[in-house]
Amino acid sequence: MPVTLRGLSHSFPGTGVLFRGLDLDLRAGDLVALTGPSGSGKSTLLSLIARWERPAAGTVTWAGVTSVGWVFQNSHGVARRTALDHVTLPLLARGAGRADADRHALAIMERFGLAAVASRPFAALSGGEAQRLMLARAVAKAPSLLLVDEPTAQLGPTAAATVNRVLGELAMAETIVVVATHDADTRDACSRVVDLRRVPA
Ligand SMILES: Nc1ncnc2c1ncn2[C@@H]1O[C@H](COP(=O)(O)OP(=O)(O)OP(=O)(O)O)[C@@H](O)[C@H]1O
Repeated sequence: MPVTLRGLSHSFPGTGVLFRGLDLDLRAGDLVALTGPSGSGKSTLLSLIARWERPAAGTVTWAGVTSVGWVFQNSHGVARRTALDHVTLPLLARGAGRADADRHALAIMERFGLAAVASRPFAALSGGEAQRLMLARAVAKAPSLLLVDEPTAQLGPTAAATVNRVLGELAMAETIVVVATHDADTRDACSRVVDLRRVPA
């Protein structure tokens, strides 16, 4: 299930060219970091890959992509629902029975170091726990394409370290994962790096 970018260029009024002639091949199983200075176009490139935004020039082609997931900088959850509910819900939506969904959700949460907080309400989670829960929920959704925007930007160093520790776990056989980041540790958790400062502008 590849995503293919060819000759991609983009600008907004007032930004000048953010990137020009970008070619990129993304395959299922990839865990790709997008790096570059603030304003270099990392979030914009995520939107282009998601086909939310149309490129000024070039093409974004999807082959077999059926679902797209996003994890944003800010964690959004339902305050009174348990952490476990947040991961179980997408499994129920995909057709699992309640017991299977809970079991599978707990297994995912264990991978993300969240088993101990599974029964805690979302509102009682720390920033790092909530951000890891968003990643665990995204894994439960098993999208074809998962876009993650600055997962450690709002976190202190300890919480960021725990998020970076589990980011490598995001690589999934059936999913392309693209992570926009400033954080060198997040970059190092990914298996490929696309540095927008090196794309000729
Ligand atoms: N919808 C828009 N209209 C006009 N300008 C925009 C729009 N979206 C982004 N920009 C501008 O495009 C440039 C790239 O923004 P983008 O958010 O993609 O950069 P980034 O590399 O993700 O930055 P940061 O690391 O600070 O999040 C910025 O100058 C931004 O102000």
